[in-house]
Amino acid sequence: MPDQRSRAAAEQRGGAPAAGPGDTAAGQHGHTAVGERSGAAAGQAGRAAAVVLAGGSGTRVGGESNKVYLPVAGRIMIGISLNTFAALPEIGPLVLVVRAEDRELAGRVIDREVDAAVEVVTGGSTRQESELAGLRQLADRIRDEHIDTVLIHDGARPFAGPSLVREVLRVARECGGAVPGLPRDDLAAAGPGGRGLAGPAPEGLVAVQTPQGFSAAPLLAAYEQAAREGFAGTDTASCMHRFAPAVPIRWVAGEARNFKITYPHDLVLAQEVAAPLFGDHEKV
Ligand SMILES: C[C@](O)(CO)[C@H](O)COP(=O)(O)O
Repeated sequence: MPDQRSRAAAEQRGGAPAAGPGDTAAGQHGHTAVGERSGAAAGQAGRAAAVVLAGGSGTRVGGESNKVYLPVAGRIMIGISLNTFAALPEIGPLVLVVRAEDRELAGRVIDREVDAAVEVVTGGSTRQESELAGLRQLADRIRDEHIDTVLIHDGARPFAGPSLVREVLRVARECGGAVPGLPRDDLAAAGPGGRGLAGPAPEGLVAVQTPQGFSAAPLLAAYEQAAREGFAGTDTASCMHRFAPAVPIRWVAGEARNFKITYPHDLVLAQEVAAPLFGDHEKV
């Protein structure tokens, strides 16, 4: 249940006040995060927003429910992802996009595990629609320029480091768009059953990651136009390429630990990465 603390935290973060009785558009959950926010650069504090996506079914990992609510070393995956942004004073509003049926569960996880106010909105049936829902939640604050940059992140990438997030934000502010990527130099194959072995991966092949960061106003405009034209991209950059080609996008060095948890073996690796970070397994 939203309380005065989460309302104050949202205002402090440059966000909408926490939903009170009768507020229905976006749920607000979470805690204050006062102590960690004093180091923000003057004039930039909280002017960036983060949208974390958890609107898919997330069942390829093998569970019955959405993978982002699975425990990872005693924490819940989506809680870890949200706390990455909650810990950074540069990030103001923090939006989580969920499926309608996950709203209650998401609220419980946030109340229990996330150190900041989170605005929870319901997504759509595609990544594109969920990104748009997150951006629309921020639209007023983008239009009045309280938010200058938005980072969009996969909820299933819980291990993005603070330096990566900061670098994406810095480059997005500098040139308009920033996308993390890791060069791939392992062998590549095409075709079912390993037929059509292609040998070394083509030069320049990059594994794309998130968070992807963009100038807020052109980003919102691109997503609104994409919605009018029925476009569905694979990531934020694909939509920007198509509908905001004048906005330059620069690569940022991705991180090996920032892998996406998609299949059962990713979950095993995630437990190994998270165990030393969170120590015991008491929380869940
Ligand atoms: C954007 C992305 O993380 C790039 O690797 C990836 O495509 C997201 O996939 P999802 O299936 O939309 O989560």
